[in-house]
Amino acid sequence: MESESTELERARGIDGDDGGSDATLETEATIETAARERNGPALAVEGLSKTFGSGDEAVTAVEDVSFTVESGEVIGLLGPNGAGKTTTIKSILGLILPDEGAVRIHGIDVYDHPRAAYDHVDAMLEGARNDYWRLTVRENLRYFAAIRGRDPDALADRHDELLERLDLSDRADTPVRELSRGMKQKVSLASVLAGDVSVAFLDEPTLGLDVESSLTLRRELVRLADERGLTLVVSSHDMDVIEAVCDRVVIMNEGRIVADDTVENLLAGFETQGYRIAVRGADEPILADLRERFDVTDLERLDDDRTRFAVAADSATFYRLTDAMEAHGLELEAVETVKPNLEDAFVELTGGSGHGDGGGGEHDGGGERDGGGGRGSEDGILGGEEEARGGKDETRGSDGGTHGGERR
Ligand SMILES: Nc1ncnc2c1ncn2[C@@H]1O[C@H](COP(=O)(O)OP(=O)(O)OP(=O)(O)O)[C@@H](O)[C@H]1O
Repeated sequence: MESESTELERARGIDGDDGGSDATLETEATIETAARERNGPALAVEGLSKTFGSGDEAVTAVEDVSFTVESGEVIGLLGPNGAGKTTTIKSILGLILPDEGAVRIHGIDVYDHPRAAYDHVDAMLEGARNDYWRLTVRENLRYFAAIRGRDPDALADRHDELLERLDLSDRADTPVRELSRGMKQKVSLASVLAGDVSVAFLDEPTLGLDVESSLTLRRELVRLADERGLTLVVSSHDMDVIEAVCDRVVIMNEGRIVADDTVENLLAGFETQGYRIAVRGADEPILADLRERFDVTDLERLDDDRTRFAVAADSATFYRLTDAMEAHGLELEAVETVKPNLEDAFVELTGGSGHGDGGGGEHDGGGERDGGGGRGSEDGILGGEEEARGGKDETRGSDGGTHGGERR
């Protein structure tokens, strides 16, 4: 089996084995210049479909998925487990060959011209090995710039700036293996951005970070997008991160896009909102009646007489609730409106099946990067040492169709 990272590097032409003759390079450069001049979106996905297996075993992972991302835009790609996010991202990155559809980066078809298309793209994928732990932080940045074909010396100032922004400057000369998990996560991000790419895919970028580091990273991602026109596709189970960082979210469910809108619009389109209510005089039978008739949660006895609860209700329902409370002789002590958040919108749009990338064990594994997982040792391109970039799931890598690599 060939590792996914090998495939990606090959798609990018990093191994120098994709026919990169001078003539080809010239053509690719021309393609890129022409495409950029057209000023199209940074990323365009059109009609992407992928079914794994066949017959009774067939699983349609992605069905007719289309979306675009403009330069400098930050979008969140969300969905419950199995929604098709990974398949979509891997198809965009050339790690999976879709059955149908087209992907263009800065107007360049990724399957027709992988070298030119992927020249300015990088990814921090879940569970992937993004850093060499034996190298220092700065050496990692230089290394990843070099394997993208950039001159690390020419990018030295840029690297300094990245380290500064991510609060890593004082660790620049520390081997990555000596850093905390949160810092390693920041180094991974810095490494992805070290080659001065214009489009980056970030899976759980704040995973393992303490609150302060997470806030720094959110702020810097937004700044990088604003100031440098960096285009980001972010996947995270943490809706606060998505809300803080993303201009827009694309929500997938069962292989299809169920929402593609700004966070603001998604929340505005939400009819149901919530209230937090405190009342006096509610006994158990009254509370049972309210619970039966309304969507009451978080019920809490404050003392013998006072009760607080939350209720999901649009305004009409809220008035019915107040009528019911009055009929029960309850005294309304306090009412507070609870605004719907992205989490609420997500649950409603995806049928409440819980969000994807669900943190937990799967991701914890991603933190144990040193010590050579399967992919790194197979890879070879990155020195066969301890880490290599790649996709998240070796088992999927064995899928014949996925890695056929028969790109045109
Ligand atoms: N190589 C494969 N072979 C068979 N089925 C697959 C393969 N890869 C993905 N699938 C299936 O395709 C569907 C979409 O999976 P995908 O990993 O893209 O979803 P996801 O949204 O990334 O989920 P998660 O959040 O769990 O990673 C799932 O039903 C999954 O089991």
